[in-house]
Amino acid sequence: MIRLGSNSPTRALILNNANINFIQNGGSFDEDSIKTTNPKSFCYEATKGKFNELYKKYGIEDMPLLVSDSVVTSNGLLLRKAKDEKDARRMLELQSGNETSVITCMIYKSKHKELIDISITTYLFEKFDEKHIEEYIKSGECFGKAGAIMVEGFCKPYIKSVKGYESTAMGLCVEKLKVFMDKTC
Ligand SMILES: Nc1nc2c(ncn2[C@H]2C[C@H](O)[C@@H](COP(=O)(O)OP(=O)(O)OP(=O)(O)O)O2)c(=O)[nH]1
Repeated sequence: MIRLGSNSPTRALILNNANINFIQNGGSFDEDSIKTTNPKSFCYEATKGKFNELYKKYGIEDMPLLVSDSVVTSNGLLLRKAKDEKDARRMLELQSGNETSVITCMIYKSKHKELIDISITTYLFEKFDEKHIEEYIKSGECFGKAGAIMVEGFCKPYIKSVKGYESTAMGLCVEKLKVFMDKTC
């Protein structure tokens, strides 16, 4: 059993689909406190901030702690979660017909071992259909997701090429997590 230190329904879904037993306790780390706009550094600092908050609160005596953060970068810009419809539209239009990378950092710490991993999945998207963008925004599914994208949903029909795990793009590189958790040492 592990503690998923996250409010994310997607991260819970990823662990459930991987048959990893967990309880979920989200934190309230303020990502706006992070100064850097470098996507990888931001992602690492956000993960570290979430970890420190929840490690202080729960420790790892009774079970390992797992936290994670994901950001998107396209054209060198840092894309976090869309603030409103206008922001979501801006992010989606930037990524339409473009290359975009999802960066996911995770920290897993038990009494015996610790994993700090930064994984990246890069997509080349076809141009998004304008009408589909509006429907997607109206559905509200674009909110609460880094870069306002949903690789297993809205983006799926537009994927021209992909490099990396889909789980990384959804918010938790479960393939690497499982390999690490299965290691005894
Ligand atoms: N379903 C889905 N969710 C995605 C996708 N890409 C990113 N996400 C979600 C995973 C995370 O919940 C969210 C990224 O935001 P954060 O890393 O700040 O996590 P969040 O604030 O949701 O939860 P947490 O900080 O872990 O409590 O976006 C995707 O392609 N599909």
